[in-house]
Amino acid sequence: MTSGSSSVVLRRPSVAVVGAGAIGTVIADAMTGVASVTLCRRNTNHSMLIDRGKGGEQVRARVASSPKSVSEVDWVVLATKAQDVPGASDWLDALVGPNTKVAVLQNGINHADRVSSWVPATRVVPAIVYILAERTAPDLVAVRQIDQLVLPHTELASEFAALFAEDFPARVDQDFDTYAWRKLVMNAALNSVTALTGRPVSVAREDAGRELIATVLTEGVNVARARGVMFDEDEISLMQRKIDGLPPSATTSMQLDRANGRSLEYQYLTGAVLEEAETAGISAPTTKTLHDLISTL
Ligand SMILES: NC(=O)C1=CN([C@@H]2O[C@H](COP(=O)(O)OP(=O)(O)OC[C@H]3O[C@@H](n4cnc5c(N)ncnc54)[C@H](OP(=O)(O)O)[C@@H]3O)[C@@H](O)[C@H]2O)C=CC1
Ligand SMILES: CC(C)(CO)C(=O)C(=O)O
Repeated sequence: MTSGSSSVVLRRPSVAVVGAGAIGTVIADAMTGVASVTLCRRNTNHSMLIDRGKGGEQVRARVASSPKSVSEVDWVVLATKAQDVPGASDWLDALVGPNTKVAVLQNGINHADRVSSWVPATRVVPAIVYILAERTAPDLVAVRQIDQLVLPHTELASEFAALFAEDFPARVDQDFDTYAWRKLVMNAALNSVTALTGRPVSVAREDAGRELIATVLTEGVNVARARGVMFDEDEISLMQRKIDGLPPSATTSMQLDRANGRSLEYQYLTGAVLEEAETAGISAPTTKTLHDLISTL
């Protein structure tokens, strides 16, 4: 910011979104009204399209395809899959300076641990993403539902939320940990079953799929409670209603990764539940079976 005697010029915050996939593309586009946004992708094509139901439109952010072409920014938004963070280290090395803050938009819990080589936890904002989006072609992302981006109730998270246009549903919540665990348990169940069966969300509407998912949800909720998460008594019904609210044709991110031969995020979903179960000294046998099966894919 520079100030003169009669005018104040505000610099737009600089934001680099690392990972030009489904979530990264939606988020980069949603921040361009307020911030100066660069979408960082490893693919060298500079055209990235977003389809909000009316056909592909060019994403409004600048697109960069080499870490050599970027420098330190105010905010990094990390939107790769969790297991791809080490692979994105050249981007993070180039973008993170002594004052850079990092928002981690990924499924799972313990987001700050994933970027601890670059920033202390005090400069990290974890985000729980309730957005349904899908990369339908290498340069095209289709947006199906933008529900909300839930952030912890901190000053830094409020600063991050302010980078979005007013009508974008990014909000802080006192119960962030409950939201994070709810999404973790749902993803551990739904992403695993869709990835293993190769079926979209409709698999959760059928008796066998529904029962399997209910078992994994129950195990996950037990683990969460054993770890001190304050779920309400009817938490499992709430999770089931949320899954029922997804369009039957919707895919999950892990199902798409399996279909496209990419690495799977399972260590951060079923793996995270199992790690927490071990710490709590309880078992989650069906979660373990799904986890072991996925590890063989
Ligand atoms: N999709 C969804 O509806 C939802 C996803 N999530 C979560 O959001 C996170 C992001 O998922 P999603 O957007 O679906 O994933 P995508 O696979 O669509 O996007 C991830 C992007 O990261 C890029 N990437 C991977 N490694 C690197 C690297 N080394 N350098 C640069 N870019 C890299 C990939 O590049 P490339 O294109 O070259 O492969 C890809 O574009 C995950 O944690 C997921 O679980 C949460 C809620 C909903
Ligand atoms: C909620 C769901 C299942 C779809 O957005 C998701 O988080 C994912 O695909 O990873």
